[in-house]
Amino acid sequence: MTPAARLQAALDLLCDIDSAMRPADAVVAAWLRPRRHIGDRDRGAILDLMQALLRHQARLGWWLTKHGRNDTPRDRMLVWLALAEGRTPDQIRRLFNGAKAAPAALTEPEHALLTRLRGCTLVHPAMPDEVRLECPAWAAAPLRRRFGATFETEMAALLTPPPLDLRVNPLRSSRAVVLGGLKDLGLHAEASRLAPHGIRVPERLSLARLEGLRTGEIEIQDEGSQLVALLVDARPGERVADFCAGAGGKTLAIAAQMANKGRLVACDVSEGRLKRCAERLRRAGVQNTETRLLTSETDRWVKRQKGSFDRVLVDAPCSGTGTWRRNPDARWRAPEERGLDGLVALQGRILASAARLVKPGGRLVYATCSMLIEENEDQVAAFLSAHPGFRVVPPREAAPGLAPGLATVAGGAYLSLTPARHDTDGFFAAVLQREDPAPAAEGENRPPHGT
Ligand SMILES: C[S@@+](CC[C@H](N)C(=O)[O-])C[C@H]1O[C@@H](n2cnc3c(N)ncnc32)[C@H](O)[C@@H]1O
Repeated sequence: MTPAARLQAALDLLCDIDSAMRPADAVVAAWLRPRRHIGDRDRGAILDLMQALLRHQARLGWWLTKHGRNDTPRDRMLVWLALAEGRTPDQIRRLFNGAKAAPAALTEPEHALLTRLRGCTLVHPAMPDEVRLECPAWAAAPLRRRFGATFETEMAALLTPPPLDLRVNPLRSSRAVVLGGLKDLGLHAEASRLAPHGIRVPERLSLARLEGLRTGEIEIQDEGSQLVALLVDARPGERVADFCAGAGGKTLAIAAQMANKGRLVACDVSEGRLKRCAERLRRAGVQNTETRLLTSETDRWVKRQKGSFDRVLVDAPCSGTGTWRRNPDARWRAPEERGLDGLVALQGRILASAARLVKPGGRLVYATCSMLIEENEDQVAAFLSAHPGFRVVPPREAAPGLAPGLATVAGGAYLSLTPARHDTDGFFAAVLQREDPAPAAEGENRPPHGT
C-alpha cells in the first residue's frame, strides 16, 4: 500500500468508529474481514495510526475548535500529521492528493489550517488539564476522587500502548512449552510477574502468527483479568457461577482452575456474547461448563438455584475506565446512555441478585474493570450494609496460591490494580464470603489447594 492509501484506510476506520459508536475492536474486525490480502506491515501501520488518533482525540479536537474547524476524523488526521509527525502543509498536500485509494485532495481552508499550525506542538499551555490528559468530562471528578495527587500519572499511563498478555490454557499446554514456541518465533516473551499462567509479549506482532490462539492453547487476557479469575479460587468438583460471563474471558480461566471437574455455569443477558463464549470453551477443551442466557439479573433460574454455588463471580458491566489504554476509543463512549449513576444502580441490582446463589460458606467475587470508587469500594460497602451475612476476605487470604505476589499488589482488603502502579489494566475485585450460620460438618470442609 502507498503511504496515502494507509492514511485513507485509517480514516475509513475512524469514520466508522465515529459514526457507528461501536467499539473500535468490532469496527476493525469487520473492516479487516473482507481485506485479508492486506499484509502485516500495512495492517500494523494502519492500526497504529488509528490508535494514535484515538489516544490524542481531545487534544486534536482542541486545536480544531481553536481554529474554528469542525472536529472530524479527517481534520483530526491533518492536525496529527502536522503536529505529531511534523509534516509541512506541502508534504500533507502530496498525501491528500485525491488519487485512487488516497484521501481526497486538500482544500484551501484545510491548507490554511495547516499553515496556521506551523510551529505549534500537540500540547498547548492553554489546554485545560482534562483535554491535555484525554479525560472525558464525566470521568474527571470521579477519577480525581480516586487518584488525588497521582491523577496525572494515572491518566498518562492510560495513554500508553498496552503490552500483549496471554494466558496459557493448562488443559491444552504449559507455560514452559508456549514460552519455548514464542521464543522460536523470535519473540521476547516472558513469564508474567504474578499470574502463574500468564505470558507477556512486549513487542508488536501480528496475531496471525500465534497458532495457539486457534488451537485453544492460549488466550489473549490482560494479567489483571487473570488475577481476578484466580481470586475466585475455584476448585475441581465445585459448583461455580460466572454471572456476567460475556464472551468468557474469565470463564475460561476458571474452568482451567477446575481442571474440567465440577460444574461451571456461564451466565449473561447477551446471547451473542454467550455464543462466542461457548465457541471459545469448545476450542479450549472445556467440558464442565454450560452457558445460560438470563432474561435479566433476576431471571427465575437464580431463585431456583438459590444457595447452591461454592463460588459466584460477578464481573459487572462498568465504565471500563481501567481498560482505556487497551481501548482508547472507550473513554469517548462510556458510560453510554445510562450514565455513571445508572451503571452503579445496575451493578447493585446484579450483585444483590447473584448473591442469592452463594451457599453458606461460599464466596461471591465482585469485580470490575473500572477504577472508580463509586463502582468499586462504595458498591461493596453498600452491599455489605444491606447483606450483613457477608464478610470481606482479603485477596492474600482468598487465593493462597497467589499470596506472595499478591501481597505486593493487594495488601489491603481488595485487589485494586492500575496501569501506572502495576502495568496491568485497571481492575478491582472484592471477595465476599457468606458466613455459614450452620458450619459444615467435619469432613465437608473444602480440601486445601492441590488435593
Ligand atoms: C465486564 S463484561 C464481562 C466480561 C467477561 N466476564 C470477561 O471476562 O470476558 C460484563 C457483562 O455483563 C453482562 N450484563 C449486563 N447486564 C447484565 C445483567 N443484568 N445480568 C447479567 N449480566 C449482565 C454484559 O452483557 C457483559 O457481557
